[in-house]
Amino acid sequence: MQIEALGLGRRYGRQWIFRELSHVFRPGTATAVLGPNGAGKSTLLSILAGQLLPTSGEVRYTLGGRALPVADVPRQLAYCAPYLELPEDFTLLELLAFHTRLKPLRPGLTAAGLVELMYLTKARHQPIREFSSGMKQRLKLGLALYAATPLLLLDEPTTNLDATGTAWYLEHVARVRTADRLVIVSSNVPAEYAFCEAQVRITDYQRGA
Ligand SMILES: Nc1ncnc2c1ncn2[C@@H]1O[C@H](COP(=O)(O)OP(=O)(O)OP(=O)(O)O)[C@@H](O)[C@H]1O
Repeated sequence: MQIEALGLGRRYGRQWIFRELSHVFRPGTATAVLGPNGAGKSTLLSILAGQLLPTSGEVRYTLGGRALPVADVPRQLAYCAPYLELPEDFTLLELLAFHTRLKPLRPGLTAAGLVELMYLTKARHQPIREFSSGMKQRLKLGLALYAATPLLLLDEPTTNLDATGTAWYLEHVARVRTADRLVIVSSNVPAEYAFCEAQVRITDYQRGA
């Protein structure tokens, strides 16, 4: 998947969050979207995900050499973000059965295999509401990382993770990269985006905004 951002701007009321943001997110690369709290990282990710309209500019998607309409982006997307909720009444295995019908896992990986990769085997019959915040984050990450999608968006991926959890994230984000999968990480924590080859600094698009 390739995404071209062309002169993107987003305004809330009279306030421009960023303006004239242009960048080509190339297939196979990992790009860090950087900026302090409130800079507009999540806003940019929502626009790239096709979930929020820009106030100005446009986003073009290409998959397998063909233009992809924005309406088809959700199917190609795995998204992990602090504001995306998990269905708390499901047990882990129920959630996986439901989720993987919509977002199949990478070929060869079963739900039971993913549970093991996430170190959540003991919790497989437990409702999600009983999970700790770190367990929930590992689950959200596991679902996104191991979905068979050419676009992976990770908003502040180490939220609620301890040092072991962060090491787990770094190991697995490296494992799931492929030649055409596009990875975009929004962050202001160097440890979670050090592997990214490219960077977009939102503050570069705020002068005069
Ligand atoms: N629905 C909304 N209505 C009005 N303002 C909004 C809305 N969503 C976001 N904003 C504002 O847009 C700005 C950017 O928010 P955003 O969440 O994109 O920043 P961020 O860089 O992801 O922040 P953080 O690092 O704190 O998560 C903030 O000033 C926020 O208050």
